[in-house]
Amino acid sequence: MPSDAPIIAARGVSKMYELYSRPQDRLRQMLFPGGKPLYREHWALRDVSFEVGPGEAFGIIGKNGAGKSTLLQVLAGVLEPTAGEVVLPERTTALLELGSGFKPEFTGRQNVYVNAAVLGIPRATVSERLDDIAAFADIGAHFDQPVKTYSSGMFLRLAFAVTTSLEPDVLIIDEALAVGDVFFRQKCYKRLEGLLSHGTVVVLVSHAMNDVAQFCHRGLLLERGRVTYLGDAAAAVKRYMVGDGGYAPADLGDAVRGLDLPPEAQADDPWPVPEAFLDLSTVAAAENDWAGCTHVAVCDVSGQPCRSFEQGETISIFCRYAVHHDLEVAVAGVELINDKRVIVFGKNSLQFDSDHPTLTPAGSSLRVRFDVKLDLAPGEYTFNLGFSAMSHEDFERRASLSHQELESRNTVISILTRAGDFLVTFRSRDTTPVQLTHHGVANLPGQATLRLYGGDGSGTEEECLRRPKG
Ligand SMILES: Nc1ncnc2c1ncn2[C@@H]1O[C@H](COP(=O)(O)OP(=O)(O)OP(=O)(O)O)[C@@H](O)[C@H]1O
Repeated sequence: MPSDAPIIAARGVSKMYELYSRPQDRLRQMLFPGGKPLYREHWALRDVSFEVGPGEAFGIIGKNGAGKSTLLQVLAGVLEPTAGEVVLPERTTALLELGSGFKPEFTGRQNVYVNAAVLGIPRATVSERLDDIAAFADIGAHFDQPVKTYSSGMFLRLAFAVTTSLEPDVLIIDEALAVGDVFFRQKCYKRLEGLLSHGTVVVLVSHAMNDVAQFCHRGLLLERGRVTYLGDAAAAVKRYMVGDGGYAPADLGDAVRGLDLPPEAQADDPWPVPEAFLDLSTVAAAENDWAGCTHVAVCDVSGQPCRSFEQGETISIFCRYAVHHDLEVAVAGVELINDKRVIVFGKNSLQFDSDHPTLTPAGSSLRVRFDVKLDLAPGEYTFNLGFSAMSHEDFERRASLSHQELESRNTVISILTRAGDFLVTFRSRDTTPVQLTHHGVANLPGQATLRLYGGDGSGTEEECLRRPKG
């Protein structure tokens, strides 16, 4: 099979549920199938098509009731679509309901063999991999106890270890990883990366948006059963967030009309030369109709176009938004992402404690400048830009609101995913105290204290106790 041939192909998949207002109507419909429909049609999926290639991590996201579980069940072969078809390889496994394939009376070890047999994996192959499975699950003596005694975390560990050790062609994961603790989740994602590199397709449904944006290559956004976005996973996540939030602009009437804003043509703040602005035509923008990003430029602190910075230098990102709707307080944010798709820094104008205009009328334009000291590991970075709005009242009491409250009162208006890129290089000019300022993704404030004492060098008794044994 050529490497770019799709492994999964969903073509025009639709799923209709028959909703009956009375249980007896369902029975009557079964008895007289040709009669007048006694049900209301409810389309959980409408004309969903996509393809996934080998080694691809594919995220499916959407709000509650969007159709994610229905789509996964169709992919896993548990549900028959009303229309359309799904083509999948035989060795497809699904972690839909954790450990649902497990026999409660059997031990973990016995269940490994049962699971493998269901997948058609020879007993000898399982025996070879048993140590690996037990080591990954890391549930100690519980491996030889009946699984009915397991906690949900142990179920997940064993189910994940079995499923991934058997190297399926397609692995479908539905929220399963949400159960695990952070160390186990890291371990799981590492193992999934390994499977991807061998060509396994991973389909992931999760409400953990950071996981989808970081782990998945592409994402599919479902809204009321229909595909509203199919493409870059981070862009799918951003699109999902737009329009979300509790801020609905009030009628600001005379308050905004009475504003006397200086014309943009007479702006006296530093603004880059026209050549500095990036081509945004290919940038994935998710925006509602309240405002739109029109300009983005990457510059050095003097406002000159620049894409390469030495570690520790400051980047200046300029952007401009055209406001189409009367808004109260506009909030702008930036995120820097490394080549591993990790957000290494993200901060909005509230967190920067910037001065915010209290009213943002339709027809105005908002210029934003972010200055960020690049205390980052050398490498390539991209950045996302976001714009949201909140009420003046919430803005005034922002310090007394919890992070969740603040987030839920802020409506996302515009997100540009990978709006631009830049490079962080090793320092060549100021190399004190040493050339590389730090290891790891970010430089954190801190200090190291070294003190030397006389003695035999064997350490105090207390220190010895703290040393790892063996
Ligand atoms: N067995 C069923 N009978 C009738 N309607 C159903 C059935 N299962 C799901 N639905 C409906 O189909 C739609 C899609 O449901 P689904 O569970 O696939 O959504 P979801 O995106 O997975 O939601 P969540 O994030 O809440 O799990 C919803 O409107 C739901 O009420």
